Amino acid sequence: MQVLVVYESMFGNTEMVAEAIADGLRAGAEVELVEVGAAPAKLGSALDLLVVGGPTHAFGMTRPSTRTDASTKGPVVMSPDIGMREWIGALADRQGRVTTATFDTRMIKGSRLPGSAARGAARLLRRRGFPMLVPPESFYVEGVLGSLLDGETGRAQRWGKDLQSAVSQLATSPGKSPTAL
Ligand SMILES: Cc1cc2nc3c(=O)[nH]c(=O)nc-3n(C[C@H](O)[C@H](O)[C@H](O)COP(=O)(O)O)c2cc1C
Repeated sequence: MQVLVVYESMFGNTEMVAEAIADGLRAGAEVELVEVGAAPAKLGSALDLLVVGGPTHAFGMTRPSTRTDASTKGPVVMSPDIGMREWIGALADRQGRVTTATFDTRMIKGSRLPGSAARGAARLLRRRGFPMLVPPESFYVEGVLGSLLDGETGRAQRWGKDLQSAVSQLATSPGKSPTAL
């Protein structure tokens, strides 16, 4: 099973989540983990699962303006030039058997703010013909710069393991199709 995990991260929190997801997936898959600026423009024909994730900015996926705003709030460690919105936008429509899953990081301050980059990414991918294996998932940070709430990397690892099991089940039950969200 081949999996590509593409992540975007301003301050490093989504990167940590992506690494944990990749760890979970590695239980039964060959996993490539890449930052969105280095992600391939074309997906390999043997790819089984594409996992895409990034931070939630202004209730959705980042934009050039929100990334510029982020750079005024703290040291940006990566992804200043391209985000998952631009990367997905430049992808060719789905080919082959690849299915997808999306995740994001979001803030939790008393109550959960609405809006999710993962839901936005899922909508964009669906428009390009990519089916979703599971609903979009969010992982939580304490504030704009982080850090991740206790237990979130463990939850991300388990989510990765569950994704791997779900793809395996698809392969053994060809009649079962991924969810159309
Ligand atoms: C410009 C900007 C806008 C943001 N808007 C939201 C938002 O609408 N909802 C939310 O939950 N978090 C919001 N956040 C917090 C980010 O989700 C948080 O910085 C991110 O999860 C950290 O991940 P990273 O270290 O990978 O960039 C915003 C952060 C920035 C810098």
